[in-house]
Amino acid sequence: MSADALSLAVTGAGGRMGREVIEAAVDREGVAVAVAVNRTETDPVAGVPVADAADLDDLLASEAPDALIDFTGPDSAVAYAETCADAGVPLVTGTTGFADAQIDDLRAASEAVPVLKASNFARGVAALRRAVREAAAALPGYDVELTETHHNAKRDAPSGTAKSILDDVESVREDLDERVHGREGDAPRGPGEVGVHARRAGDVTGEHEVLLAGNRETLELTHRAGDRGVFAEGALDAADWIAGRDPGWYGFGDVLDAGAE
Ligand SMILES: NC(=O)C1=CN([C@@H]2O[C@H](COP(=O)(O)OP(=O)(O)OC[C@H]3O[C@@H](n4cnc5c(N)ncnc54)[C@H](OP(=O)(O)O)[C@@H]3O)[C@@H](O)[C@H]2O)C=CC1
Ligand SMILES: O=C(O)C1=N[C@H](C(=O)O)C[C@H](O)C1
Repeated sequence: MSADALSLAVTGAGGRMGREVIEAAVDREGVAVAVAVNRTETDPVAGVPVADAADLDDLLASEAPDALIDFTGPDSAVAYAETCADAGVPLVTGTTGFADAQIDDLRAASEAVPVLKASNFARGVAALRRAVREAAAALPGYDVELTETHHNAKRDAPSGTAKSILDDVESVREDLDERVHGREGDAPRGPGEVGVHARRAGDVTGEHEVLLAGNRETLELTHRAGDRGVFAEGALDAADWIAGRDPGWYGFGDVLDAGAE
């Protein structure tokens, strides 16, 4: 590994995404995982030893990685953001399910270090979101419903990606201002509704479908993630992009825009 390799810290190293990120980093030329931590004791991942998350502050001080990648839970992500801010380490977080006050905490950390938060690191989802904005704006008055499907161990619902897509729809369709989570009983559709449906089943990696319907026609826009490697690769691209940046609040779109220049 060369002296100017991208040096990473990874939290949640024992989780589904933490493992995926470490495996992708080990496979990628010019990237080294200097720090990997998990809350509970964890065997090495892809040959990378996993330390106790309680030691993260000491490890960031001694290893000074270029960026930390976090896929954990909202409480830990906020705590790790504060640790990054204290240590001067840029943060990339893909964690979802934050409360508004926790987003404020992440934004506070971004005053000290660069923080990049993305609900989905798949490039196809970035394209889906652009397509949804365009379609929703081009089809005024059409009904919009969103369905997301994930594995049976996912905690937050609806998914972070679903919420981002709903923000996108509402940004171009001011008439749609009521998110209705499932329907039951006597529940006719109101004019301002966007129906939101969260399915949890088996080992589905992640699917998002937006249905637009009106004027005797329907349009369906769907993204399906084939495996978690697609998210891990995007997170590594984000870490590469954020290293050495000024403090601030960034999104995955900034990474993709830079690639398009
Ligand atoms: N932005 C994106 O592209 C993607 C985002 N995600 C998001 O990433 C997050 C993690 O997903 P996934 O890897 O599937 O989840 P897992 O449950 O497989 O892993 C979660 C990891 O976070 C750790 N963790 C959870 N809570 C805490 C806590 N309070 N303190 C310290 N560590 C904690 C767990 O540690 P322990 O092992 O000790 O429990 C575990 O290592 C979710 O929010 C998910 O929605 C997922 C995929 C893609
Ligand atoms: O928990 C997951 O698995 C995923 N979470 C993200 C989300 O909540 O949108 C992204 C992806 O869909 C997988």
